Formats: sequence, structure tokens, C-alpha cells
Amino acid sequence: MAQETAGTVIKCRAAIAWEEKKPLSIETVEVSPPKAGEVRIKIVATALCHTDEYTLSGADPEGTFPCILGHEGSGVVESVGEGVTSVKPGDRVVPLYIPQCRECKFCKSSKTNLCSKIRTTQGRGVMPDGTTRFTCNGKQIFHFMGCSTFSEYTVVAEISVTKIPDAAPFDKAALLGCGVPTGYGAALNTAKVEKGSTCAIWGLGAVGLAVAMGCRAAGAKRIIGIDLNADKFETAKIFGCTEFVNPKDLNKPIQEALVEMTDGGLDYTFECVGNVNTMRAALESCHKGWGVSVIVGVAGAGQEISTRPFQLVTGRTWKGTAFGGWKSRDSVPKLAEEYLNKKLLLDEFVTHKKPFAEINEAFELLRAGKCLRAVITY
Ligand SMILES: NC(=O)C1=CN([C@@H]2O[C@H](COP(=O)(O)OP(=O)(O)OC[C@H]3O[C@@H](n4cnc5c(N)ncnc54)[C@H](O)[C@@H]3O)[C@@H](O)[C@H]2O)C=CC1
Ligand SMILES: N[C@@H](CCC(=O)N[C@@H](CSC=O)C(=O)NCC(=O)O)C(=O)O
Ligand SMILES: [Zn+2]
Ligand SMILES: [Zn+2]
Repeated sequence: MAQETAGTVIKCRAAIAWEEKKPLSIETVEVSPPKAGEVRIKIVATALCHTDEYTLSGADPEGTFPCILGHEGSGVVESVGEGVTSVKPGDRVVPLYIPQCRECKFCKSSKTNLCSKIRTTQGRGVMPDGTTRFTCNGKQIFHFMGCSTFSEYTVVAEISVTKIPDAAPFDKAALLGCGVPTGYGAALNTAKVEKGSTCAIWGLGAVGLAVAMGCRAAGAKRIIGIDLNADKFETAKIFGCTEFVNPKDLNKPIQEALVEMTDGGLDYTFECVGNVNTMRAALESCHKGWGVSVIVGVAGAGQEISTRPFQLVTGRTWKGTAFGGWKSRDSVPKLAEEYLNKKLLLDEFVTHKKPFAEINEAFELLRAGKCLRAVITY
């Protein structure tokens, strides 16, 4: 499908983060055509992930301003650069912050999803050739996580985009860009939760609840949800949590309470907050000899984890996950099929829908713990 706009600079609305800790500013930006190996996408829907807030808060050592945040989106390919073969104009797609080039040593290994082909430039907020495709009033605007979905049009590398079925609705498919695959894959791919096991999850936002969904799919018998906000508990049952602990209700360290509740500790624990204290608690709540703790949450610049090495000597394993371990271009279309076949929940994560003009209100909802995913439509 030929687009009249192909090869031209597109002017459109985007939410610019001019500097950290400031509200986003909706501006007209110029989006350059895709260069060789790049794809320009008309974004239809985007959700907010806590990582957008993390970078906006100034805690991200890679935060590069001014930039266009957003990495959970869906849209339609508007045009493609020279040599692009895997998608074409008109395709329904999801941008991917972990690409899959299928050539690098990470892609060739079955042990990881961390394609590193463009990781360095992506971390600097630029396209693989070192330049950006966004300007605003003549000023260069940086990309974010290789996606920048808080713009009506964005440009991504071909290896950072995947086609999804036309039947997948944009507002739900946007969630396949980050939080849901991350949590679901943390349980299924990273921890490899087994039938009959006991699991505990710190942080019952979208990521933590997607972990619960993965633990349930794997047949876990107990899924303990942990959050400081008791309002999260009722909804968490929909995703598979079987019981709850609010650390505020305890008069002892949570690891002690959980070890007592579970006859020696949990088989699998997941940290989905981004707090180094809860990371330690999650590790130390694991069962001696075999417990596995997975760090999913992203902690701020300068933060470090600690525990007594004896915790590891005595058989606990500390792991981490990025995008749930999914090889992104191969897996996201399959996850979209799982959604269409009613195996994977997505609708239940969308607690709010907002027009683009209200993106700062959506950030407020996220900060206040009032939403799982707020979806913005353009
Ligand atoms: N590793 C990865 O690939 C990914 C990591 N993330 C990270 O996962 C984390 C969660 O993301 P979202 O679910 O979007 O965030 P969210 O803000 O929706 O949820 C966080 C939850 O943690 C709870 N919480 C805060 N402090 C707590 C504490 N001390 N103890 C227990 N619960 C506490 C909050 O009440 C909230 O329910 C963030 O750190 C985010 O950056 C997100 C996506 C991908
Ligand atoms: N930029 C941060 C690290 C942020 C981070 O850990 N990102 C996760 C995804 S979070 C999504 O919402 C990730 O996949 N990391 C892998 C990667 O290669 O970035 C910092 O520098 O600390
Ligand atoms: Zn995210
Ligand atoms: Zn690769």
C-alpha cells in the first residue's frame, strides 16, 4: 500500500520530555522518513509503563533529554526504508525495545533474548546511524528505548518491530510491547515455574500481575501477592494470586513471615517494584536448597543489591529478566495469538483509556498507584 507521506517529513503531535521531573509537553514535531533498515510507524495506541516514569523521574542513568518517551505501543507501518523486507506499509505492528537481529551472538544463543546489535546507540537515544529522526522547532529530540511511542509517528529499526495479526485490537496489542510479556515470561521463561510450586510476587502493578498470570499458567499451587497498597489485592485475584501479604501489617521482617507461612520458604519469588530492599526480601524468602528469585523491577541509578552470600551458598539462586526472556520478533506475534485464543489476558490490564492530550493525567494515575495500564489513543 503506497502512502502519500512516504519519503516526506511528517509533522505531527508528540509528547516531549524536555527535562527530567517536568510534565510532558505536547508539541508539533517533524518526523524524518525512515533511512535504510528503518520503519516509520503511525502509532495508534500507547500505554504507560513504570519505566517511562522512572526515566522521567531522573533515576535512569541512560535518560537523555529532550526525548520522546513511551515503549508500549501499537500502530501501522506508514513507510519503510531501503532494504526493509520483514514489514510493509499497512502492516499492524508492535515496536520492540529489545530487538531481534537474528545475527548477533545473543540472538544466536538460546540462552538469552538480549540482542545487542543496536543496544549502544539505543541507550544514547539515537538511531543506529547515530542521528535522530525527531526535531521540534529546529531542535534535535532524542529517541527512547528505540521506540518513542508517545508520538503520532515514530521511526524504529526494522529489527525493533514485529507484525501482529490484524484481528489484534490496537489498544490491547500495545500492552504486548512491555509489561505483560515481561511478567508472563519472567514466570515461564526465566524462573520456569513448575506445577505445584509456591510463588510470591512483590508489586502488584501490571508487571507483577502478569507474573501471577504466568505462575497460574504453569500450575503453581500458591501465588502470594505482596503490595503496600491493599487496593491492589481484589483485582490481583483475577490474574491468579491466591493470597496476599501487606508488609505494613507485619511486625516482623517479611522474609521471616513468608518462610513461616510456606514451611521453609518459596520455590519462586519475583520482585516487580524496583526497590533494592524488596529485592533482598524476595531472595531471602526463597526456600533453602532450591528457591529462585527473579529481579524484574528496575532500580534507580546508584542503587545496589546486597544479601549475605550464605543465602546463595545454601542453594538460593538470584536471577533477572528483561522483557521476560522472550525473543521479541518471534514471540510477540505468538503472544498476540494467545490473546486472541483467550489464553493470555490483556483486556483486564487496561484500567484507563485517555486521549493523547491527557497523557500527564495518565502519569499521575500511574504514580498514585491507581492504574494498571492507562492506554492513550491518538
Ligand atoms: N525487567 C523488565 O524487562 C521490566 C521491568 N519493569 C519494571 O517493573 C517494575 C514494575 O512496573 P509496573 O508494574 O509498570 O509498575 P507499577 O507502578 O504499576 O506497579 C508497582 C507496584 O509496586 C507496589 N509497591 C511499591 N513499593 C512497594 C514495596 N515496597 N513493597 C511492595 N509493593 C510495593 C506499588 O504499590 C505498585 O502496585 C518497575 O520497576 C518497572 O520499571 C517494567 C517492565 C519491564
Ligand atoms: N536504562 C536503565 C535500565 C533500564 C532497564 O533495565 N530496562 C529493562 C527494560 S524496562 C522496561 O520497561 C531492560 O530490558 N533492560 C535491558 C537493556 O538492555 O536495557 C539503566 O541504565 O539502568
Ligand atoms: Zn516497560
Ligand atoms: Zn541480535
